[in-house]
Amino acid sequence: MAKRRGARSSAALRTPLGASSAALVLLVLTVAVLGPVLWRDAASAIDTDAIGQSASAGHLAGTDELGRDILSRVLVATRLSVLLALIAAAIGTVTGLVLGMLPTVLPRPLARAVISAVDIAVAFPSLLLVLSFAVIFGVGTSGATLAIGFALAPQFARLTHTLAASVAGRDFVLAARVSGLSRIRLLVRHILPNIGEPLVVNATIGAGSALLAFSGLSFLGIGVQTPDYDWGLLLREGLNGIYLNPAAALAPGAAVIIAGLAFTLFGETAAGVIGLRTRPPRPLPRPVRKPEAKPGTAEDTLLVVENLEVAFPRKSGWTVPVRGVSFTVRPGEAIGVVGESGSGKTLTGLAVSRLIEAPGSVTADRLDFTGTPVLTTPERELRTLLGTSLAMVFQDPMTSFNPVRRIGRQLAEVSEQHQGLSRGKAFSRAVDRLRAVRIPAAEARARQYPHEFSGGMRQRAMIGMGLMGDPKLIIADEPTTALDVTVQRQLLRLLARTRAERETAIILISHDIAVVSQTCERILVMYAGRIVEDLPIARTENTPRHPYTRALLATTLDLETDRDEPLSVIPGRPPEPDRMPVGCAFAARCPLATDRCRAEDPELTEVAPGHRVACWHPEEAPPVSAGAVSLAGGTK
Ligand SMILES: Nc1ncnc2c1ncn2[C@@H]1O[C@H](COP(=O)(O)OP(=O)(O)OP(=O)(O)O)[C@@H](O)[C@H]1O
Repeated sequence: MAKRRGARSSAALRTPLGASSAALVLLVLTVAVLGPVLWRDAASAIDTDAIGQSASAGHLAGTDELGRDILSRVLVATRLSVLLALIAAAIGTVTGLVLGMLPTVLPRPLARAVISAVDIAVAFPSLLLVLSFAVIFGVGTSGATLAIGFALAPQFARLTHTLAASVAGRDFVLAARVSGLSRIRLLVRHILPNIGEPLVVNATIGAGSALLAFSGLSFLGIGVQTPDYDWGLLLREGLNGIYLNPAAALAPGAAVIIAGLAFTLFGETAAGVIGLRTRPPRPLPRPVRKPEAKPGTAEDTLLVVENLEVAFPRKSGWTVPVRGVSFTVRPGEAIGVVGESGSGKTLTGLAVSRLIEAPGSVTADRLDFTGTPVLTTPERELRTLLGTSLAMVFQDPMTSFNPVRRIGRQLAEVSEQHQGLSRGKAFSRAVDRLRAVRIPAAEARARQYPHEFSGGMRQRAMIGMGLMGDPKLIIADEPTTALDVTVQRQLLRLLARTRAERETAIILISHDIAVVSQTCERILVMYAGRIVEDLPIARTENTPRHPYTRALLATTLDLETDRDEPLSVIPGRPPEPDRMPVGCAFAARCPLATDRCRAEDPELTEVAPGHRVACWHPEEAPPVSAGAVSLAGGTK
């Protein structure tokens, strides 16, 4: 990644824009450093014989009312002008960073207040903001520096918040949250390092704006005060005699433009290199509904989910992609959740781990994990429970780990946090767990970054991360989708072995019913946000009853499938969550649908011990077509 970025940087610097902005920044910084050393004497030498002269060979930009060389003064003023701009940009950056990060760590109402305040400040014209702050902080260099710094802060805060919010939803942050990391640690270890680059780029652009704003304030007489001088002050002095000597105003004016352009273009070039949009999108609206939950009691079940709903606000109301899902998981049980894309599988897994973020809303009559009500337990308490007892493995092995931290350290973090292990001991445990998930040369691998791992190894390392605690449940969301078939099998075997050795329950989410049937004892079939069939597959007498389950099976390819026959597909598409039909959601695609199906939604009812189906015609389901995989494990 570093190599690719290096190549992109050198390519960017070879473009006319990149080369000229880098050359300009270098020039401005060199003059800022050397200017006062080389030209201070000439800039301060009063010559009463040369008062108010226009440009000549001896004085290229003429002289001022004391006969001092204006060009020398412009060159000397570079240091103060650039320095003040950089200080103001630093104040703006730090203040903006703090304001932008606050919503990530504050409780929701306070976070909303901060976001609203930042939004209002961003909407306020920045020049007016500078002038208002200048009035508050007073005339002079320090007042102007603070004024410009604070006026820059809202833009920076907005960018920081937007970037942090975009990273906060990534898999590795979700995994770190499940592992129980506190919000502050999440911020410092996982979010900030991943948004650092765009922030630095924006700070560079901010320096250019600060320079222009400073010159403006000094020009108006509320910035730098004599005997000090910056470009703005020189511009103001030069403007007084512009008809006699235009160069006196042009020289500082040109300096402001060149330096302002230098910083802004350099920032834009850097933004191009890392692919940053300098105009951030507006942040998402905040949640509008609170979840309700009833407390549950500990039983011989590990997870109890009753009437789970996940909803998101839309302009026209709420859309409910998960509707009344109920199931239980016993200790050590392996459950598969299958269904077409958009059926609500992932949201169900995220809701169980309390990872649905605002504005999403999760409600349930009961959602208990190891007897603890997930929705009502305070976050701090739940964090420890989930951090040690629940592990998540996500679909995309590329995004499962923080790209800027070594694998071993990411694993070790869990034990440092929850088991109070020292850095060294936690790292040894991480190496041990990597070994347990069959990572070769685990010690050396633990010191590597995620991009140095193959996809399959990353997924195994993710399971290893889950094993740092004592997981009672692993939720694996499409863990094999991005892997080739051989690696897929290895991973499924690893999950099965982990389960056998540690009695860990597994929820395996997949769109592939064949994958699930190899690993699980029970399958939950989801359609349009509901469970339509809960099918124990360990017992061969239980054949699928719901037409949707049977249709899913009929679309599964295996070695025995006749390749000359057209591939079986389920006609039509599932309904959108916000356009749910009356009656059974599958009716429009179901060969058995009757008027009753189109009018009434069937309940999930038990048709055999442990076998539940939500269908009005469960007995009439047609036989599975040729080529399907039997749920007992083999091929038909
Ligand atoms: N943050 C969100 N806001 C609004 N709707 C959402 C949000 N997240 C998911 N959805 C919707 O909820 C539905 C279910 O999503 P979910 O990701 O659970 O499906 P899935 O069954 O896991 O699908 P896939 O196999 O494609 O991952 C989808 O229609 C999706 O568009």
